[in-house]
Order: sequence, then C-alpha cells, then structure tokens
Amino acid sequence: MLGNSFGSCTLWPYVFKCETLHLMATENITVGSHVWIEDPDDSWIDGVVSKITGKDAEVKASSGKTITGKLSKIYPKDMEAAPAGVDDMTKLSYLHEPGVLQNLKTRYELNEIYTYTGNILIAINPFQKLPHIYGSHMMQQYRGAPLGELSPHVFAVADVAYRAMVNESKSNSILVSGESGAGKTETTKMLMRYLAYLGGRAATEGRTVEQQVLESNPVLEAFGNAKTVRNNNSSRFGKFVEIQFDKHGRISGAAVRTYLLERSRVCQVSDPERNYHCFYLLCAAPQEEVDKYKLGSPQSYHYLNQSKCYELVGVSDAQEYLETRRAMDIVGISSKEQEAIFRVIAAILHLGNTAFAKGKDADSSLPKDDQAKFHLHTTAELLMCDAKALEDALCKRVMVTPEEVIKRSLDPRSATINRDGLAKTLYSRLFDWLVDKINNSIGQDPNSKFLIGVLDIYGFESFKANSFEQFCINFTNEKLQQHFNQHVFKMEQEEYTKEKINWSYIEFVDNQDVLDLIEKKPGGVIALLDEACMFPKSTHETFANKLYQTFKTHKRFIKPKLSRTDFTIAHYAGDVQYQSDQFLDKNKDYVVPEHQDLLSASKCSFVAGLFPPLPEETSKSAKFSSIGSRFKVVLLYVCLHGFG
Ligand SMILES: Nc1ncnc2c1ncn2[C@@H]1O[C@H](COP(=O)(O)OP(=O)(O)OP(=O)(O)O)[C@@H](O)[C@H]1O
Repeated sequence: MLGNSFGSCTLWPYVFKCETLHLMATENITVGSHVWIEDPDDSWIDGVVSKITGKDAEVKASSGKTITGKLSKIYPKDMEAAPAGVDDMTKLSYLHEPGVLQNLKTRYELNEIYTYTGNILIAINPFQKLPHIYGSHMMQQYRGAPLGELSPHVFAVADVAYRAMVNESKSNSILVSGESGAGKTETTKMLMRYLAYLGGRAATEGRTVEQQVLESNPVLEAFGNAKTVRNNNSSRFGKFVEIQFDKHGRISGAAVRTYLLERSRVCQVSDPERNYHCFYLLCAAPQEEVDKYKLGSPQSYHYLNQSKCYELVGVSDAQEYLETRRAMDIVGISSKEQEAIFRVIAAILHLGNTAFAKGKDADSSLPKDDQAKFHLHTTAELLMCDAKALEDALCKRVMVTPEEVIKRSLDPRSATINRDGLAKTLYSRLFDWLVDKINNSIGQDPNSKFLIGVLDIYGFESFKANSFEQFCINFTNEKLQQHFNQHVFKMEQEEYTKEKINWSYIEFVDNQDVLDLIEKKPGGVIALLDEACMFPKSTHETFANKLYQTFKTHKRFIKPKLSRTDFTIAHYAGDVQYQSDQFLDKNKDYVVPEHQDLLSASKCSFVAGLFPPLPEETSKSAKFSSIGSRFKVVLLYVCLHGFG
C-alpha cells in the first residue's frame, strides 16, 4: 500500500499536475493485469484486475480487498521494477503517481532519502539524524562530481549551481519547496553548509560570512518559528538567502530576505499550536529577567493561553532562551538592544491582557478592571511611553475627513481589534529590525559578481479555510510553475527531440491566465484589493462584489454558490476557495497614526527607532502600503536573480 503521508521536499520544486505524469501509462489494461488502484481508505493499493465492465474495472487487491474504480484511473504496475528502486524517476518504466510513490517508498525503506527526477531532487524527511550522509567526507566526494555520477544528494545540487556560476559566470537559484514539515529549512541549511565548504574563506580574522549566515538561524528561528500541528519548529515566514561571490568564486557577502511573516499568530493561536517561540523563552528566562518584565507563566497571557500547548517535548525553553541570547551576541546584537527586544516581547504579552469594558459614553471603552489597568501600565512602562496616551491610542480613533478631524471613541470590540493591531505591528517591525540587523552584521558585497540564491518557500496550499497567506503562497507557486513550464518542460522536450528520443509531448497546463487574474495591473485581484484598501468605506463584501463583477466570465474565477464573500481560483494544482473576510486587513501594512505617534515618541530609542517619523505629507492620514503588491515585487526580484 502506498500513501504520500511522509513529508517530502523538492529542490526545483514544481508541482506537476498528475496528468502530466501519465506519459507512458498508455498500455492496455485487461483482466489479469497487475495494476495500482486508488484505495478510498489508503491512497494507492496494488492488485490484479478481475473484471472489466464498460469503463469500470474490478481489482482484487493484494491485501485481499476488492475495489472497483474507473479504468482511466487505474495504472499498470511494473512487475519488473528493481527491488531497490531507481535513483532517478526518469528510469521508471511507468511514470505515474503510484509508480513514483512506490519508488520513493522502496528507497526510503533502505534509508535512501534522496531521488532525482532528471535534475530535480526529491528529499523525503528521515525524521532522524543521518550524520553519515552530511559529513565532511561526503562533501569531499561530491566536490566537482557531475550530477548523477554519485547517489542523489543535496550536495550534488549545490555543486551544480556553484560550478555553473563559476564556469558560466552567471547567478543561480536553488528552490526548495514542500509542505510544512517536509524538511525545507533543514535542506536549506545543508545547501548553505555545502556552499560554504566550496566557496568559504579560511577564517583569518573573526568569523566568516558563511558562519555568520548559519549562526543567524537560531535568532530568526526564535522570532519567526512556532510549533504548528505538523512541525514543532515551523518557519512562519518565507526566506530567500542570497550568497554573494567574488570573481574567484569565494563568498564575499550574504543577505537574508524574509517575507510574509504570519502576523496573525501574535494574537491568535489555536490548540495544539504555540505562538512564536520567543514568548515562551522569555517566560522561562532567569528569574531576575522575568521579574524585571513583570512576567508570569505563559498560562497567564491571553496571546498564549488560547492554546493549551505551552511546552515542546524534548526542548527546554530556559535553555533555548540562553542559547538565543548567545546567538544574538554572535550576530552582533548589543546587550542593550537585546534588553530592548525582550522588553518589546514582554510588552506585547502585557498588551494582550489589556481587556476592555464598556465606558460611560455610548460606544466607548476603558480598561476592564484592575488587572487590565496593571497590564496597560506595564505595557506603557516597558515601551517607555505615556500610559494615558497608550490608553487613548487603544480606545480612541482619530477620523480625518476633508472637513474636519474628529476623535471618536471605540467600543470594547473595536478597541480589542485595535489593541491586536498594535501588537502585530510591533512584532512585525521587531522582526524586520532583526533581519536588517543580521544583514548589516553579515555584510553585503556591493561589488559581488554573482550570487546563488536559496529560496525556501511553502508548496501549494489548500485548506478548509484559505486566507490571504494561502493566496500569496499559491500565487508564488503559480509563478514557479510558469517558470517550470517555460523553461524546464520546453528545455526537456527540445533535448529529447534533439536526441531523437520517442517522447510523447507533455501537455502542460499553461497558467498565464491565472497569473493575469492575480497580478495584472490594473484589474487583477491584487490591484482590486489595493484599491479596496485605499477606499475608507470598503468592506470585504464590497471587495468580493467587485471581484464577482470584474471576473464574471473569467474561466479561472468562480463565485461559490453558497457564499456571498468567498471566491474560488482554479489554480494549476486545483481549485482553492478563499475567504475574503480578512483580505483587506491582512493586505494593509499601515500603522495607525495614533500608534505611530505614540511609539515614535517613546523614550526608548530602540522602540522609537522601530517607528521612524513619517514624511510630513503622509503623517496626517493612515499610510497604506500593500503587502500583496510588495510581495509581487519580491517575487519578481527572486525570479530575476534566480532564473537568469
Ligand atoms: N535531512 C534531514 N535530516 C534529519 N532530520 C530532518 C531532515 N529534514 C527534516 N528533518 C526533521 O524534520 C523537522 C522538520 O523539518 P523542517 O523544519 O526543515 O521543515 P520545513 O519544511 O522547513 O517546515 P515549515 O514549512 O513548517 O517550516 C526538522 O526539525 C528535523 O527534525
């Protein structure tokens, strides 16, 4: 029996529509054929066809079960398949989904976690340390070895990228994709280690660039990773690491670019997940630190106790706290800055406990009780701002109309949303600061000749509920798919034609129309979303209606029958139904002017520095910057550097 429940990640990570893999599955299936059939309970199962009736076939599975299915969904089983599998899928007699999965499974059982498909590497997460395949003797072996000469390995992919850069004088990108927990981050680290081995300098003075990049990981992980259902250390942001080289192929600088940090996690966690690691680390810090920030146990904070998961098996938060502080020292974050960083983290926890009740006036609010007042005051103390000003910034909103400026009270629900907005803004500004700091401390080489980029990105996502994050991730995968279509399929086909190999042409799904639907300017979904965000009266209903009107006849856009605000996009990998209700909020990376004024006036230069004053003309109105459009630019940047 076969299932694809084991995590796998791919380098050159394009997701095929399964139909594109049925190249050679044209053999006639008759009674007595050995086949694979989809088992409703357990993915693929093998068996022998016992009866064919019209378009249906009955299969006696090897497990003893009898399953009936469509003939068109039944695939021949290779009875002469090598017992140990093949190291390159292109060597399979039948290139279809069950054949591919069977091969990966066979190899995995023999501890072979890597398999090629041409020049794509598939890695299956071993969920155990395999030091023997990553040691320095392995690095030596792969150095300069042509792809395919040795067993499939992540080092071989890095070697090809490096050699191509040196020999052809051009930059390269390696894409690492897969679902959460598949092993992308670990694979990225291995790639960087190997590139450091190839292009590293001897550490004559202090630490080398590559050491610094690797050492910055624990800092990024403490603030950007969290426990999710699938992965105890899940990166909640996308990452593009750029390693710069000089003309001799020696590493001369590096930069880490991050995008799409999951901001909503700061205020909202569901069981059995956790918020970002740093919150728990700080609660487990030495007692004098905990006292200094007036902290208690994680159980006492609203932003943490929405889930009952506080600890990770086999991980000591106290130990991790000390290690994070050490890693921060190494990347050059001063002890004063570290103190301010954790002060902001503590402030966010206290802010989350500032609950509101109805005030005296209609639709007004005030801190709910003495506890809420305590947390409000502690937040102000830690952020070094005025407590009354903080309360006002949370409970009131200045409305700027062409005629006048009005200060309006917020009801408790709106004040709570406003409070959560402030927490998210603070956290994401802090995260961006850390990334900038890491980049400054590693140092970029303005004269770098080439670079190798490693893009660590989620694969296609389709959940029960899909929001703006899934929209951006799926947009990225559409872009990557298009690149795959344009370059790889065409390239492979040309190669086969040149070599006169009898190869039935792959019918790939051209997804330009989906990309137009999403990113076209003007008129694409992102452009319409930006428009909605700029118009004060927009709601997700008006945004959804605009989409329905604009794309009424678009064949990749569907209005679901039972919803008035959802929309479905027919992606290359399948239909995804998106809930539009948080699209506007999530796309707006604007800081509420009251929050901006409050924090830029902080007596703590670190906090004030996170909120530099805005240019005069924009300071009076809410400054809106579109996350979706910025994401589009980042993608363009990655593509330009990656696929030249
Ligand atoms: N090559 C490997 N060798 C040993 N263990 C691995 C390897 N790859 C992954 N793992 C294990 O699987 C866990 C999850 O992997 P990783 O964090 O790299 O996944 P990911 O794809 O980056 O997930 P996410 O998208 O959630 O961040 C790791 O913490 C590690 O324990």
